[in-house]
Amino acid sequence: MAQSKEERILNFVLQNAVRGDPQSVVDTIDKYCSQKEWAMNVGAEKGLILDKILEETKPSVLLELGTYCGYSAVRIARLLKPSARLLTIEFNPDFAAIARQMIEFAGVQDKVKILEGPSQTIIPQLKKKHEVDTLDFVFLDHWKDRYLPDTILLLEHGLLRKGSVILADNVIVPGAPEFIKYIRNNSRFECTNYPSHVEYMKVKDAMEKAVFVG
Ligand SMILES: Nc1ncc2ncn(CCCCCNC(=O)c3cc(-c4ccc(F)cc4)cc(O)c3O)c2n1
Ligand SMILES: [Mg+2]
Repeated sequence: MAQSKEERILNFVLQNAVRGDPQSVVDTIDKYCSQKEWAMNVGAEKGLILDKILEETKPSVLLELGTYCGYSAVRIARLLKPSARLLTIEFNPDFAAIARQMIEFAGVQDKVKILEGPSQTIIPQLKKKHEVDTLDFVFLDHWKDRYLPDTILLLEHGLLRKGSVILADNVIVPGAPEFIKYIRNNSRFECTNYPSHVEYMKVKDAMEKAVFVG
């Protein structure tokens, strides 16, 4: 069976990165995807914005929507304190399998749990099935037209608390206009825009941070 792009990315990491070293996994994926095959990882430029916001927030309970190959899960987990936990939702079982191997190779499997399924099904289960009280940090990187409905789901299920941080990738390309319109006009959120570029390209993109004020 012909290999998928995601399998080629994983194999390049297994052959070129250092097992147990999350930074080398992140750098190796960026090397492959900038030189050989583009892929929708958050990348190094937007990754530095993500890093800085994580270091400011120091979150203990995190949720990521859209795991893909696990690049941002590894990038996030490498900065978390030992007791912190990242739940990451991926609906594509092939991507979830790639991400699981990526996360284990990086050695961050104790901090990361992949939840397979669509976000709209899993978010309502977080409190009872996954023992979440509230979320300190949410990274939106899945279907762009799910950013708004899933943010509303998080609110409806009492998963945000005063100070919870939502960080959204791709608010310019591919774009999430309904999410941006809603979140910037909702007085319960304080928003900050972080201009950047689409991963591995010169095309302008941005991330948006929205802090829930309660
Ligand atoms: N509901 C639910 N629940 C759970 C889920 N798990 C996965 N999904 C579906 C996720 C589908 C992929 C989402 N990501 C992107 O589409 C994306 C695209 C670009 C991009 C593309 C072409 C260009 F020319 C330029 C930029 C760049 C990015 O950084 C992106 O993140 C789920 N959905
Ligand atoms: Mg993205």
